[in-house]
Amino acid sequence: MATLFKNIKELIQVRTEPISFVSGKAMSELPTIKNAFLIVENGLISDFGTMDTCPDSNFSEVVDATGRMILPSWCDSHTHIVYAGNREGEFVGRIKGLSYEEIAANGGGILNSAKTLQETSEEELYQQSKDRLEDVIQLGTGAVEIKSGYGLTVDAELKMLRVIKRLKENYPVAVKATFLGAHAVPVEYKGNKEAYLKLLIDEALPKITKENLAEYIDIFCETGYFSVADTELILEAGKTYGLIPKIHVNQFTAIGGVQSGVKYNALSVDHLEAMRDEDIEALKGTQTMPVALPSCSYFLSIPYTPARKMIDAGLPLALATDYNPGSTPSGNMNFVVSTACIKMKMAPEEAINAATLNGAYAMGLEDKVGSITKGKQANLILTKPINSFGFIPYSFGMNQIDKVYLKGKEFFV
Ligand SMILES: N=CN[C@@H](CCC(=O)O)C(=O)O
Ligand SMILES: [Zn+2]
Repeated sequence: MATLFKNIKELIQVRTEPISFVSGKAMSELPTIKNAFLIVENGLISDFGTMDTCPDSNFSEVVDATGRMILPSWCDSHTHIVYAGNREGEFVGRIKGLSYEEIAANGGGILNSAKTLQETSEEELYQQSKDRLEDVIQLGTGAVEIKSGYGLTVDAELKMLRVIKRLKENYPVAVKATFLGAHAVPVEYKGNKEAYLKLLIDEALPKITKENLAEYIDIFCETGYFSVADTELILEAGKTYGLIPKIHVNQFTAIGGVQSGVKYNALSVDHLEAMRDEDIEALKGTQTMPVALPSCSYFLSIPYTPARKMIDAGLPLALATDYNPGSTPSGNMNFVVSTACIKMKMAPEEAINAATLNGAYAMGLEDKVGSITKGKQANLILTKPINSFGFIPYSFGMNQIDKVYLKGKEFFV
């Protein structure tokens, strides 16, 4: 049961030796093989090389990729794909002059999505979420992290996490689940944030771990949401249940959450639109992956994560969508890669590394996906005929994907 992809114009992100992530100058190196072949066996990459060394065996399927390129599927390490309804009304409100913060302060924002989700059945939530997952797979995503955080009650948070589990069971895409109960303080706990945090720690966490519903724990560390002390309380509690931290931090203000992430050995710190020099310093030499979410900056018209400054300081960087109903109603990693190049001045090589290898690391999947490496899952993007990989970000808003493969099989809806 082997599939041969032959005559590949360029095989992109080839890592013969396994590598966890790339940082600093190494982010601008994107190893490729021109005029290549790739063999997939039992859903895994088993061999690759130049066409003159292509084995002459019997293959169950042969795909002729003449003129087209193959790269590993996008690794989207930060999403909120499981949500109910939409917030189109708030979008129009912002067009007419309201700010994201003003909308949230008036009961909109995360609380608006939480109300809708609480009133939506688990089955209906699954149906809405699976459509989004299918959409993003067709846009080239082959691994995705999904957060809870629009439930804001123990039952509704569990409902979200069960939907994530069901998606993971029903789709060949790699899925990681994150508990983000501390996304906002629910209306019923207004002025009593401590009691809500206690509910998450004493009631939600034991249930989540008993049902094995999450691997990561997250919190929105931000002025007006949760403080650095709240963050450390939640991360500490998560740690006792074996949950690894991934934090929403420095989206609007820098209040020291990056340092807490480093202190608690967070796998990633995400958003980082407001970065001080000391935040960049804190991340140097750590195992914590900074994650930028350029579609969020685009949609909210807020600053972009200072990628150039961070990479030039030697840091790694991952790129993700942040797909959610409020700040980023889009799960298109192709747009993310383009926007990173256009607005954050990342070179195509850097953006592709950030959206594949480094994204895989940011969800603990670096030994399974994110590069063309023997033994990794054959989650692949086969492009349309293009002349160079830089054409993918260059042709922003367009779709250069011909087919997507998950575990070596073409994905159809
Ligand atoms: N910033 C916090 N949470 C989400 C957006 C939440 C919302 O507006 O629904 C984010 O990552 O952008
Ligand atoms: Zn987010």
